Amino acid sequence: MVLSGVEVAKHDNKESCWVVVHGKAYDVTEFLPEHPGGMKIILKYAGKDATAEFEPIHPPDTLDKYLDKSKHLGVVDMSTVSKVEEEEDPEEAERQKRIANKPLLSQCYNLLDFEAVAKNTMKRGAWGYYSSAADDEITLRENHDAFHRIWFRPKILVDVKEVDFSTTMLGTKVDAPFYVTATALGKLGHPEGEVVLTRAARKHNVIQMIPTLASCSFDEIMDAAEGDQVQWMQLYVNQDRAITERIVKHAEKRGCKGLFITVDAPQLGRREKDMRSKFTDQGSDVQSGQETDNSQGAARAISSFIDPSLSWKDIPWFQSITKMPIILKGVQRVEDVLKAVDAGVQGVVLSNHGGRQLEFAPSAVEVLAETMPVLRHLGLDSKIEVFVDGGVRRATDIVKALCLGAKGVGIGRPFLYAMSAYGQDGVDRAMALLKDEMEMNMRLIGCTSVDQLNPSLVDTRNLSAHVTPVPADNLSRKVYDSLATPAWKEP
Ligand SMILES: Cc1cc2c(cc1C)[n+](S(=O)(=O)[O-])c1c(=O)[nH]c(=O)nc-1n2C[C@H](O)[C@H](O)[C@H](O)COP(=O)(O)O
Repeated sequence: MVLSGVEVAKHDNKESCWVVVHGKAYDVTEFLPEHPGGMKIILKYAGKDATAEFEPIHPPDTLDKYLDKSKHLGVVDMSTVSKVEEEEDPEEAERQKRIANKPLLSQCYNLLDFEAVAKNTMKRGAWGYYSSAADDEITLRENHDAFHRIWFRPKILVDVKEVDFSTTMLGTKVDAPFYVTATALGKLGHPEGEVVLTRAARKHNVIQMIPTLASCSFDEIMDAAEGDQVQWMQLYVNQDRAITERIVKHAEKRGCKGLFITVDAPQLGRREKDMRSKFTDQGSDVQSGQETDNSQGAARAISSFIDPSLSWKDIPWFQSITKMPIILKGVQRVEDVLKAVDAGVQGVVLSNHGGRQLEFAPSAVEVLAETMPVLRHLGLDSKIEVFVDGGVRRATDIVKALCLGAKGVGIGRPFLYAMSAYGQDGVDRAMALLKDEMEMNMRLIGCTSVDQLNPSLVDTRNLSAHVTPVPADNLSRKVYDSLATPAWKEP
């Protein structure tokens, strides 16, 4: 029996709340107080078609996975369903003009070009979510700036005719020492979402890390891989460990070759650009029925399941439920790298989550420079693979990280921006540009393979000098007379 929109429209309140998603009706009345994004955002679509709002934030199998079958009401005659009248976005017409006039893809010459185009063409909420970082975004900027405090010490007169920058990561041979790191909500940037990154990763034979909070379902992303394409799984640990166990075992069964447990987000950071967006124009908080702070944005809407009690004592449990290599993503000090070695995990990602978590967390490359000499001194550098991510925008950043001992480098926003601005072709070009830069930089530093990259090729003396310019001496500058009167008088 096909439901009519008139019938659905009668259930438009807290007492009886039905929504339509992908042409089917669902009774979400009992779910309302549990929705991570609060009640109000669902009530806005009560009795109506919620697909457009639902799609970018939730994997397609969300309702099948998390809503009891008894609440699945069946197919709806969509011709009779009322649409939510979205308020006219005054700047949408301007945005469409900017999209129509955006630069040709061939005019993008580096990763930051994609950022510039994405900033001009993405919807405000999507740009806000991707570009956002914590508090004043100082760590976000430090991630990129830190690389600029490292200088090369290149070798000359080396035969660099043949350069090969391929490498292995967790035993997988890859064509370049970078991977697509986990970034949530791919459909905010592109209607196809994370599978766009999957296809580009396959074309360039680099690894994709699948985010827990992807817009696409996990299986969609795995299914988009081809042949022996390798993918890793990024895990936010759920307070309900049974859900986590199910996700981990399924990932292993599907062939994931690495479990990256995110350890720097017991609570998601305060990302103010995201908070200003109107993703979750929401009502009461799912936990207590209180008014959720409206300024929580998408991050809050999707992350209340994350377990803040996660600790070192959980590592043996993970080792008991999977044979996948376990890597801790978001390690930020050498003492924890040593603990990770003791815990018997196979790797760490030195990372501050792209500056989206703790403000004034150090850049990954600075922690790397501190960590590797300690591991080498203790003879532990072959015991664990050390990756870094955050602020990587040039191949010189990648080469510096590898000189300091990183096994590989994760890249987040640049590939999101390339996807958002130019789709699959954008990500493809971004990866190709990085590979071109890699080849050139390897040649110019005097190396023909990544195993030749070593600390003697970089000068890090200034890396830990977080110099803040002395405040300008404004007053004396004002009165300073640069045309000094000569001591003697002209004859
Ligand atoms: C840009 C971005 C990063 C996210 C990200 C979403 C976006 C839009 N999300 S988040 O919503 O929860 O913060 C994740 C995530 O799902 N899980 C995770 O481990 N890291 C997440 N990260 C961090 C990411 O994995 C890298 O650490 C970070 O992107 C590296 O910095 P760059 O963006 O400068 O390359």
